[in-house]
Amino acid sequence: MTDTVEPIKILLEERCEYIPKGTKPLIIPTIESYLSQLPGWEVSLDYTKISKTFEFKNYHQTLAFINAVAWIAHKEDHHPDICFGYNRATITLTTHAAKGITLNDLIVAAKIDQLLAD
Ligand SMILES: C[C@H](O)[C@H](O)[C@H]1CNC2=NC(N)=NC(=O)C2=N1
Repeated sequence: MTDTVEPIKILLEERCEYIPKGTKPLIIPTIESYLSQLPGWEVSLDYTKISKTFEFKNYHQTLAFINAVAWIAHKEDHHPDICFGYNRATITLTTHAAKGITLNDLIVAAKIDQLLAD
């Protein structure tokens, strides 16, 4: 049996959904295809998480960004790991219940990128 190829969705139009334990993560070609919509996001070697580092002018701007990310996480009920310092923040996304990457990770990544869009 072959995996069904899902049509690629417009991430900013989607909302995160509850993922039951045991759900299959996205397959590699699907992840790669979505990542082409998400400049700067990198996938881990084992294809289980995506991450991106954002740079800022100072601590104040870094913290403002993190607070905005926290708001997206709250609204979507999907919560990235955030590692930050004075002028940078690294965001990492994975879906625990799927032990890999799901659409939820990509939706949150797209919404985070949108915070900094002109
Ligand atoms: C029930 C609730 O949706 C789940 O526990 C969510 C909460 N936030 C989450 N955040 C992330 N990054 N991965 C998850 O698998 C996850 N699960």
